[in-house]
Amino acid sequence: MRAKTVRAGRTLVSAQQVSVGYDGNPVCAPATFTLEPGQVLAMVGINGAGKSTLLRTCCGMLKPLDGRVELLGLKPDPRSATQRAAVAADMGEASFFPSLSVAEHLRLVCLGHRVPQADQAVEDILIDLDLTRQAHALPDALSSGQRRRLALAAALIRPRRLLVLDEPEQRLDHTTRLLLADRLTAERQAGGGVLMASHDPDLVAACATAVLLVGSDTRLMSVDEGVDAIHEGLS
Ligand SMILES: Nc1ncnc2c1ncn2[C@@H]1O[C@H](COP(=O)(O)OP(=O)(O)OP(=O)(O)O)[C@@H](O)[C@H]1O
Repeated sequence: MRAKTVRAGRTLVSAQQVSVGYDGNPVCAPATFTLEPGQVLAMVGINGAGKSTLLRTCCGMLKPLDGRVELLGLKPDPRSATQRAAVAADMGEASFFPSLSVAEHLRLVCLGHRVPQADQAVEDILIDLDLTRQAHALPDALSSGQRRRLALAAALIRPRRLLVLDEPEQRLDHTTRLLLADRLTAERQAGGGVLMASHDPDLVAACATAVLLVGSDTRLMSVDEGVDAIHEGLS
């Protein structure tokens, strides 16, 4: 699979002592990290550790309780045109138009993000994510794994500098997980950045460049340490 063109440049995400949570109550210890172009940062941690909350805060869907977070050098704001053009996010809760087919959803994304040669791009991503046979299917005729693949396809078909993925491995079969690992590796090799939460040690080992263990002692670690943390049940 081919990665979309991404411009080299400034820090994609910068978090300094960022505390995240709800109603003023932090859900984990503060996080400090940066994500540069060409890097894949995997957030790992047990259920309820705060990974999704941290991802949402990095995207501006939640305000930090304390500390500072910047996305592309700016305060995160999911409504900003700059952020929407640069950040492709799949937070695992995609919803679909009930009367648009798989291919029509992807064409709509291409239209919204001015993807050139959209028909070819749709054909390519359908092949990449093994959705060709479902191209004309409506969302309610898809399996849960096929819906996940459509959500991933919608993120991968559009131009971007940063991919934000919340447990992208969920509901994917083994072959598609391997393909996802290849795709994320290609993303960083092409100069893109990936910020993701994951429970999958194989995915983290295959494509991450660093790991953030999220929890009562949120801290950066190497990929090997992160994979061990998952196996040891810290994640
Ligand atoms: N909208 C919300 N309002 C209040 N508390 C919330 C909300 N969403 C999540 N939480 C709580 O915040 C904590 C962290 O949840 P979060 O979804 O960030 O964890 P996670 O690390 O992504 O977990 P998992 O691995 O299970 O997906 C949990 O205790 C959860 O119950």
